[in-house]
Amino acid sequence: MRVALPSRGRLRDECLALLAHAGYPSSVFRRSGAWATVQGVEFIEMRPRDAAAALSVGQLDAGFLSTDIVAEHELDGLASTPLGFARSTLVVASRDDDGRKTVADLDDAVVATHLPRIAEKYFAEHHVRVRVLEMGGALEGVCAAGIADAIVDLRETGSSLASNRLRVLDVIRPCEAQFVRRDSGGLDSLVLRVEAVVAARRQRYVMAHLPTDNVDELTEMRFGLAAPTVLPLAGRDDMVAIHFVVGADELWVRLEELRRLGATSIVALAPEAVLA
Ligand SMILES: Nc1ncnc2c1ncn2[C@@H]1O[C@H](COP(=O)(O)OP(=O)(O)OP(=O)(O)O)[C@@H](O)[C@H]1O
Ligand SMILES: O=P(O)(O)OC[C@H]1O[C@H](OP(=O)(O)OP(=O)(O)O)[C@H](O)[C@@H]1O
Repeated sequence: MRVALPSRGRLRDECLALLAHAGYPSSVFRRSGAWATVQGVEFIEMRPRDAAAALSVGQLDAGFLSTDIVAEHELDGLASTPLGFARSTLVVASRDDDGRKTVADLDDAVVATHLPRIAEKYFAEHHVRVRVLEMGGALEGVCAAGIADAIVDLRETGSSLASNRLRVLDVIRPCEAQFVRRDSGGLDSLVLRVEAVVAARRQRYVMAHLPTDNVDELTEMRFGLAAPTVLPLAGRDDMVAIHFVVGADELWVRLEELRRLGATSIVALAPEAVLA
């Protein structure tokens, strides 16, 4: 089983942290061109774009890529786990002083991008005729220099667009890191671990003491993976211990609800792994 790992760039550090968390120690990874076999999986360090190309011709079994690179190499049909980091938005942008209001105003325009296939497809779907200019390097300044009329690029904070006096004409899609693989049983263990770590990052484990009379009310609230666990407290009839898992994004609302139910000794922890 051969799996590509980013040898550099924005995806690398978080992918290594994810793998370390999943029990594949990052100390064995040495950057570009290196490979290491860990627990039966051969990890090969390469540029994500090259990994996508190799995956598309069947020379790899899996790779840590991103939504945009997956779409550019038409790998959308493969099994994929969104990883929740390297989040950005793929946008069409043009100069903020060019008078254009929508993508329809780009008819006959030149559009520079690192992602030519996505751009061609997008404009064909929108029935806008453009010439797509594939760029390998930075897109900064190409519109100001008159080399292109617009760009298709990723936006995270928006500071690159702002500093180049560009504004968004349309949003194409949200993007994030993804673990993409061909159907193959040999990766079951890696897939299970990666998904357990990603799920764990989105959840919190909560423990508390609750007045016994309020357990029914807690159960009716139906939060967590399943029904909350209710355990006796030594020498107490009036209180029980409760344990449950809740989405990280709703943690604070749930803790406030718990408090209103009379809960005390509330402890919330980040789990290491969640396999529902
Ligand atoms: N500003 C950003 N914020 C968040 N994610 C980003 C940002 N820029 C890029 N990404 C994501 O990280 C992925 C890898 O980007 P990176 O810049 O490391 O490589 P690249 O430019 O595609 O590769 P190379 O430099 O080897 O051509 C992108 O495909 C994208 O999904
Ligand atoms: O909205 P922002 O936070 O400014 O991020 C967006 C920028 O980040 C990426 O480039 P990167 O910085 O990786 O450099 P690159 O152009 O060399 O890929 C992307 O291509 C944008 O230019």
